[in-house]
Amino acid sequence: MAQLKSHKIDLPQSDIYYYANFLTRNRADKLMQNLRASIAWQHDDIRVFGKTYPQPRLTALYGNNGQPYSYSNITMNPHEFTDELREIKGDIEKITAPTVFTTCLLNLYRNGKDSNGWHADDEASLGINPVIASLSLGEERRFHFKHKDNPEWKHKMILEHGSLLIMKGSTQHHWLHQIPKTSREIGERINLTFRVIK
Ligand SMILES: O=C(O)CCC(=O)C(=O)O
Ligand SMILES: [Fe+2]
Repeated sequence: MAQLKSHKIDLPQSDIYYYANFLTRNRADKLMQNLRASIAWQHDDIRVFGKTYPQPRLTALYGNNGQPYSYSNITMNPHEFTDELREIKGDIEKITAPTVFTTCLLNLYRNGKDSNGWHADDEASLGINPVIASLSLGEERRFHFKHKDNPEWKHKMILEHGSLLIMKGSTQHHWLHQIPKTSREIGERINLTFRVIK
């Protein structure tokens, strides 16, 4: 593999790293195509303040220990990892060692109207100080951080095709993140977040 450059995102009470060129262009293109066609994408409803809405993106859960994942009133049951997901997981674990992931939550943003609202990945099933590795494919999208207590602390970045973002340490304890909607005419983006679910 080519020499991997990482960039530490300089925010207090966090531990976040960005690898712009984690995948070669060619591999990222192929992975985008394959995952678009082969993943069992589902469209769930979410409940917000007692009302039901279609989630503003498609999702899928894959894993190797049968553990379901629950968030925002949704419980997802995992499909067994595909060979392709197992391979990419192995490549990410070369960076995150000794962390070995059990589960991958995939998101498909169909266009600029699809989004992922402010949240922290702080479910009890992820344990304290979870390591979350987030791979981006396809259309670039903006990614925002805001601190839970200090409204002056925020950060905006762009998640590029083939990039990897790693959030670990106390990041989920202190920070929220989102993928905002955009009015730009854009195509699809696939995001994979590898997690450890006990
Ligand atoms: O699409 C992204 O880059 C973020 C996804 C995310 O935050 C999540 O699935 O928890
Ligand atoms: Fe998240």
